[in-house]
Amino acid sequence: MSLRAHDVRWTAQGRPIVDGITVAFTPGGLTGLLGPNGSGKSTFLRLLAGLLRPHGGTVLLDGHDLDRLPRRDVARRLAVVAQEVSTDAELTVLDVALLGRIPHHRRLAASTGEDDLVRARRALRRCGVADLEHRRWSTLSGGERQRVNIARALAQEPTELLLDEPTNHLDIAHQLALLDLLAATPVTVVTALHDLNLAAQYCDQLLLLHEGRLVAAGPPGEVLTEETVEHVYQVRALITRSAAGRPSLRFLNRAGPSAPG
Ligand SMILES: Nc1ncnc2c1ncn2[C@@H]1O[C@H](COP(=O)(O)OP(=O)(O)OP(=O)(O)O)[C@@H](O)[C@H]1O
Repeated sequence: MSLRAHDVRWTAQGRPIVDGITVAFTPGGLTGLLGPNGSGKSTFLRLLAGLLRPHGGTVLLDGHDLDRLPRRDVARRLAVVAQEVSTDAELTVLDVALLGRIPHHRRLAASTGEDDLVRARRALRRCGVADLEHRRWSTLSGGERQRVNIARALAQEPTELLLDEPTNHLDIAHQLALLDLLAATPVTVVTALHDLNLAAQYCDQLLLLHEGRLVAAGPPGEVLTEETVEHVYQVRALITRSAAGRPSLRFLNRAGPSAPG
């Protein structure tokens, strides 16, 4: 059953930011959350994570209203990789990965055990940053920070993993490595992405948002059509399909009245 949203709404200053989204996430699947800047992706992720409370509708985790579940249970189940993470600059990379283990401690102040170290180091290895474990956070590059944040979320060993544009700052090789990892993990993953081709190549399911509404949902071949891309992004695209039916997009030019002749 995993994670579901039922008619979820969130409003700011009278403006609907997330406007009645209903969706069920495939357990163990990789769902890409697409849409132009300001379409509501981050807000929807924050609602799914329980970081924002819906103004209408419900987020359900195994059929239970997320709002009514104990925070600690939610913290064990859901891991979040936000766009901007403020982390104490003096922490080492290993310290940051160990933060992911806190929800599993019996007492909040409990000290780190050998088992936590093993799990945190395994997560760092999976993200290709094991050799940085003694480095201070303040000395890392943007891409290294991003991978350490993802390692922190994996060290949490969640059942659902929510990520907001995790490929930001990553070079193409690291983008592919990350998406390989997200596609292979048995965790239910929901990730906001801007690269439509990478989303089409890797995701099992895509959700396309436009002005807070879900305008298309389903396998990449159904969601990414020349019509939906032009409607939502005002960009013309030529779409070809692989033998497996996965779309590949080549962008032509901006559509609409301001497009050059
Ligand atoms: N607390 C708030 N108060 C007012 N407006 C808000 C608030 N939070 C979000 N918004 C607005 O809601 C809209 C959706 O924002 P959100 O960050 O969810 O979009 P996004 O799809 O993640 O965008 P991007 O691709 O640029 O990251 C934006 O217009 C944003 O300015």
